[in-house]
Amino acid sequence: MPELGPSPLMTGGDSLDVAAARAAIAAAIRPIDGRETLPLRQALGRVLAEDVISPIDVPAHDNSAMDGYAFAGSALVDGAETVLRVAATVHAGDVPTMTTAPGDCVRIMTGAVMPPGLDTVVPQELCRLEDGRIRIAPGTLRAGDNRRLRGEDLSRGRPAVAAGRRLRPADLGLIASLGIAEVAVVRRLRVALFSTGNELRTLGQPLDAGCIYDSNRFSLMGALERLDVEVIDLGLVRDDPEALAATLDEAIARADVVLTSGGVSVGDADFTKDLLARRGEIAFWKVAMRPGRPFAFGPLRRAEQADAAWLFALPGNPVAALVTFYAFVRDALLTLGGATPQPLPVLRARCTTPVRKRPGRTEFQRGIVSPGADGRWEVRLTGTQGAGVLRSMSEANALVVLGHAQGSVAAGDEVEVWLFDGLV
Ligand SMILES: Nc1nc2c(c(=O)[nH]1)N[C@H]1C(S)=C(S)[C@@H](COP(=O)(O)OP(=O)(O)OC[C@H]3O[C@@H](n4cnc5c(N)ncnc54)[C@H](O)[C@@H]3O)O[C@H]1N2
Ligand code: MOO
Ligand SMILES: [Mg+2]
Repeated sequence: MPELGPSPLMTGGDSLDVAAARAAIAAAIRPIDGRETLPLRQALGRVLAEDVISPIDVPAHDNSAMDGYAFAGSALVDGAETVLRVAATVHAGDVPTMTTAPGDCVRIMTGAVMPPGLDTVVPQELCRLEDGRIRIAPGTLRAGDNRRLRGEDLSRGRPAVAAGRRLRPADLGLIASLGIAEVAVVRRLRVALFSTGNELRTLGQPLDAGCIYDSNRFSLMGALERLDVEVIDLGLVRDDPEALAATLDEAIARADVVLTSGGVSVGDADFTKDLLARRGEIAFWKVAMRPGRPFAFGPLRRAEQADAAWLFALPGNPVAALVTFYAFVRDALLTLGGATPQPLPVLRARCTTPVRKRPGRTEFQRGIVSPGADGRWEVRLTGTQGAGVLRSMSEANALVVLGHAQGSVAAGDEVEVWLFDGLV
């Protein structure tokens, strides 16, 4: 069973700050074991389990970057026109073996291998062709121009893509350029997800009086799918200890991570935490943040297994659930899944909306970042910022993060912004 280290368990009125909560999670978790080999075509978004080492030089030959004429750069004369006779032609895919006499050049296409002894290419639009000769005006180019060198992209034996990389389109292309058809990736992290609450109804059900539709499962499922994890959707669970216990036990048995929303606060029907406490060393935190104050994290014992499933229990309020996901869960899932940490990009922007805030907690407001009239980043808040106002999150392209010690923000003040990237 993994140790949580010095217990961040909060029992009294104390709150943990956001940085301490993130640090406690990071200190507790380790990447999962297990890998699989996949055809390159199926590896987009997956985490590379070992470095890809280049078995070849890329490109394999010096070659032309332009359609034009190849020649020896030593033929260029300072301050004078260079005149060369076109002696042969090389297409991409040819293997030129010809030797070229001084004063000769070779018609060459982009990507064609440079003929022996030639190191410079003049693009056809920078010279004049007359009677089988080209004329290059003085000062047009220098020796070595428009030639791509063997191994300039990657040399043999060099790491091309490092383990821990979530493979992006350019990575797939780079690996393909090495002739590698399969890659070893970390197996997908399995995340079990359920929502709790008697008031919740699922899509397709009538909305009974006093009820709301379960939105958290959809936003969280989307957030999980962006991280390329395997989602085990355990649906809706009523605030009933037996139903919760059964779902929790199924989640623990099947998943590496259990992600819940609702029932972690202090209401009479907030049972989840007692059940959790009996199954692991769960820390119930009051995090000094808004939204997202109640949050639970820790290892859940698995019957007859040495390892544990990690629990992340998010608050029920829909914005709080997503904000705590991005503040704590996202980076943790990437780490558990073997990926090199990839926090949301942070930038500073001028806030055009005044914000009232008291020091002593971190606030995650939702905003829209865009370039201002002077070209510098600006951010404006997306209207009402209540923890249940999901529209504020849906319209946003960033979180405005007002730090623990920060007070109110006046219009025009600079603030920290976490930009939503392709994984949000
Ligand atoms: N006396 C106190 N009351 C509350 C505190 C507190 O510290 N003292 N904290 C408040 C904060 S902050 C939050 S956030 C909520 C968190 O409560 P729970 O995690 O126990 O969640 P619930 O009580 O089950 O639900 C809260 C709220 O969110 C709605 N909800 C829940 N699940 C979903 C879902 N899947 N889809 C859409 N909406 C959902 C639920 O109906 C409630 O309105 O506690 C505060 N109270
Ligand atoms: O987490 Mo609660 O949503 O701060 O209101
Ligand atoms: Mg509650």
